[in-house]
Formats: sequence, C-alpha cells, structure tokens
Amino acid sequence: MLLYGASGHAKVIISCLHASRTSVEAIFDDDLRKESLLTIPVIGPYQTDYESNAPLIVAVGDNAIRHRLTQTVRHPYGIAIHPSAQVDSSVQIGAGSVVLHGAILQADTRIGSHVIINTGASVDHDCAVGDFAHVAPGAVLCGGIRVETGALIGAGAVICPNLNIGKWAIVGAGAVVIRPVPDYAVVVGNPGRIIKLNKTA
Ligand SMILES: CC(=O)SCCNC(=O)CCNC(=O)[C@H](O)C(C)(C)COP(=O)(O)OP(=O)(O)OC[C@H]1O[C@@H](n2cnc3c(N)ncnc32)[C@H](O)[C@@H]1OP(=O)(O)O
Repeated sequence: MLLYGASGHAKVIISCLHASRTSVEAIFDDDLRKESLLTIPVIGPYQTDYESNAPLIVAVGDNAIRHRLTQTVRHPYGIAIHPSAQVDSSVQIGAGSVVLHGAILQADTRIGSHVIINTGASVDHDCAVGDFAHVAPGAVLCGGIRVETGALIGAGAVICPNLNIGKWAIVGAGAVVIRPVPDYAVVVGNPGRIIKLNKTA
C-alpha cells in the first residue's frame, strides 16, 4: 500500500494495515522535513508517475483536505479494514476508505469512497455514509441514517434513527442529534442545536 499524508491518522492506518498483514511501501507528504513515519520512508510530495503496483490511501483526517488531495491522485485506491472491525457481509465499502480498530458496520450499510470509520465507531443497519465523510471514534449511527458527502460525525456523538446529516455538516463531539442536520450546519450538545455554518468546506 502507499499512503498520502504522514500524519497521526496515517499511524493508525499503518497499524490497521499491519494487523491485516499488508505492508506500507512509502508515504507521500508535502512537508519536506518529514523523512519517516513508524520506520516507513516519507518520500516527499505526491508523484503521479511514481512507479508502483501498490494501491494508495489518502491518510488525512480533515475531510476537505482529503477531498482536495484525491483530485491529484492517479494511482488506484486501496481499502483498509482492521481485523477487529465487525463488518456484515452485506456492507459495501468504497475505494480509499478505512474501517479502523473495533468499528462495527451492520447489515445493508453503504460506505462511500475516502470515508473514515474511526476507532470503535458503530454504524447500524441500512445507513449510507457519503464520500469523504468521517465517523469519529466512538460515534454511534443508529439505523437508517444518511450521512452526506464530507460530513464529520464527532467523537462519541449519537445520531438517532432515520435522520439525514447534510453535506459538509459537522456534528460536535458528544452531541445527541434528534433532528435532521442541514448542509454545512455545525451542531453541538444534547439535544443537538445548530451554532454556525462550516465555512471551511
Ligand atoms: C482520532 C481523532 O482524533 S478523530 C477527531 C474527531 N474530531 C472530533 O470529534 C472533533 C469534533 N469537533 C468539535 O466538537 C468542535 O468543538 C466543533 C467543530 C463542534 C466546534 O469547534 P469550533 O468551530 O472551533 O468552535 P468553538 O470551539 O469556537 O466553540 C463554539 C461554541 O460551541 C461550544 N462547543 C464546541 N464544541 C462543542 C461540543 N462538542 N459540545 C458542546 N459544545 C461545544 C463551545 O463551548 C462554544 O460555546 P460558546 O460560544 O458558548 O463559548
């Protein structure tokens, strides 16, 4: 596998890949000061002509930056699923996505491309998680939820059943969402309330 982004998130993806006996050949990163990450060489900015048969994962936690970087990549994308994750056989997972340690994906859920299902997150039956979304550590999506493109569900948040979380919305850490969340809304608290719009997307 190749990674793009030598970040803390990359360390977790490396751990995930090593646990499933997949080696990481090299890591691209725009920061020229970085030379290695967990003994894996960091080889500078992404090169479209870098010769390798290995697939690539963009290992950047920020959804908007991950989205931007994928516009430049020409290598095929890989998927990383930690062996401790419980993924129902009916679940579909798109290219470039990662399902990290202890996450649970229940029946008939669809995960888009370049999605992060982070440590211990739970995504129940019949959910749809859009491209470039991030379900952060310990977050809980009840059944039938639709998370649109680029949305962040913060650590430990709970989303009640059958709700829609709009594109590039942010649900704050620990929030309890009981109503649909509009596009770009930033929602915090219990019950979740909109405090502003996400202008970084
Ligand atoms: C492995 C990993 O680390 S994965 C990382 C996953 N990341 C996360 O889970 C982080 C999610 N992010 C958050 O919860 C953030 O606090 C955000 C995005 C909701 C808000 O961040 P900012 O835009 O910087 O807002 P800011 O910190 O200025 O807070 C604005 C107001 O909301 C409140 N607030 C912010 N976050 C929360 C929260 N999670 N719950 C309740 N209130 C909150 C603040 O107290 C503040 O209130 P005030 O205006 O009365 O003082």
